[in-house]
Amino acid sequence: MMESQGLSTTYASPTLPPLPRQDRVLLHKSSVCSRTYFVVVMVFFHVYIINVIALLLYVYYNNGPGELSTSGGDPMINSESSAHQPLPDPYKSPDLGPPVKIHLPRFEGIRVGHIQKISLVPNRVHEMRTLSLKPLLFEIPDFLSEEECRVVVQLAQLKGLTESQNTASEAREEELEQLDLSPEEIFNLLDLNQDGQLQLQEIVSHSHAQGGMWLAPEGLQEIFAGRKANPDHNGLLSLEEFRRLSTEDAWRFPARLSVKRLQAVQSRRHTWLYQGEGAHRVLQALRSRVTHLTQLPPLLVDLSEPLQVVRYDQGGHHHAHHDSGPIHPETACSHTRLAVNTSTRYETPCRYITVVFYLNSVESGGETTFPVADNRTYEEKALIQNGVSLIDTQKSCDKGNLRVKPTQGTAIFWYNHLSDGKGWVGELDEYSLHGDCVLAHGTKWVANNWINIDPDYQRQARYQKLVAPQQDDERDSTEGLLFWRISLSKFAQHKILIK
Ligand SMILES: O=C(O)CCC(=O)C(=O)O
Ligand SMILES: [Fe+2]
Repeated sequence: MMESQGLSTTYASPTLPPLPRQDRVLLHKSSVCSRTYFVVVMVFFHVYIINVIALLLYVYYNNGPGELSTSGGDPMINSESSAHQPLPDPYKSPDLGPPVKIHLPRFEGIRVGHIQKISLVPNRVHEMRTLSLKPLLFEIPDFLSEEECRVVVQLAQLKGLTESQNTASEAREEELEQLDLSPEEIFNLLDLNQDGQLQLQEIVSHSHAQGGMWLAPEGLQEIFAGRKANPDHNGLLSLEEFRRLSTEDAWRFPARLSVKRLQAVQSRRHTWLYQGEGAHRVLQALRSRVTHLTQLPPLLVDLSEPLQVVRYDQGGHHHAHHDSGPIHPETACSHTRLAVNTSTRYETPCRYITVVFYLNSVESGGETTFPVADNRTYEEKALIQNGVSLIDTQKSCDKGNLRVKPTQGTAIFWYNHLSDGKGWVGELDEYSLHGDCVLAHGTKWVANNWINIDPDYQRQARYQKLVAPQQDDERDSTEGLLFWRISLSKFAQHKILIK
């Protein structure tokens, strides 16, 4: 008590008698403390400042400068106010010249449940609700009228629907034939955690990386047991056991398993409807509405795949998949590959955006599922839960994070790719994994509009340059229209092969 009084009066009045020795010691201690305190505070302050700068840089480079900007009428910031603003359209000119870096508009989700007002057609405002942030997924009720839904279904029926099949497995088998690797090398590649054992999940996870074909975990168990490669049935395969597979020429393991793969689609039929000039007014109107919705340059939307109309019958489903593919130097986009004459080994559909239209309401089942939406992390291994894969919509639709019930006229749309941080298309968003739950009864009609953009800007530009003049110069001539239709139907054929 006395000490504290002494201290406080010392600071208050320098005319007081000198402090007793012990107080001076205390004062000395206290000043040492203050210095330490000061140093600690300064260190924390600097660390804090560095953290803030690092965070800002991270956000800037992750989202792209366009998304940080709040000025300049960036159409993605506030769709309510900007829906009718003229967009900078670098695609107007087919000759894109040197890459003038354009920023593709990209909505912000803000938070799940957030509603943005958007203007798609004159004298009408639509509400767009954020369903998830990973992937960036939105729902727009009443995107189509009842009449429009009916017309699209009828046009599809008139054209005729074909069975959606898996044709990828034979191609995959052929590819693996050409892989000249020893059993040890294959084992090493499959052994992700490098513990010298192949866990069931490692093989399952490997199998997930193969063009939309998924391996059923129980199928794997069967193979282990059936081939007696894993006599102790512990679900682990040692190199020795793996070699034993190789002696019976079974070490081309993944290819051999194709018979055990899940059938990616079932009871699903589809057709493609051209939406360009000369198409039915409803189809043209839909395309223009999608352009307004995505706020992308119109020509980019026009050059994308035609509308895919899909019919599911009772029991129909579609296992979880990505609509687009990962970016890889050895992979080319299906849509630009035709034009840029690349010699890459693999081909993938490059679909920046998916828009799904529900053409009828479904009573039971048939939901679109996003099994890992808004998960904290994405891990292939986490897709297997208690031996059942979240990919398998026949078995685990109820375990997914998010399901959208088909309601007539509603559209949902999401970004399959992240931004590259510079305003162009970046990596595949793994969280965009989605599928269809089993349709309990009745029929489900949906339509897909995919917006194709090559993540390689130069390739997209070259493709544009090659294709767009035909459209501009010859739009009115029969020949031009024919060319246009042929090039679009080539896409369609690709998709039929891929699907
Ligand atoms: O039918 C749906 O709900 C989604 C369709 C889909 O994912 C697809 O066809 O790729
Ligand atoms: Fe899909």
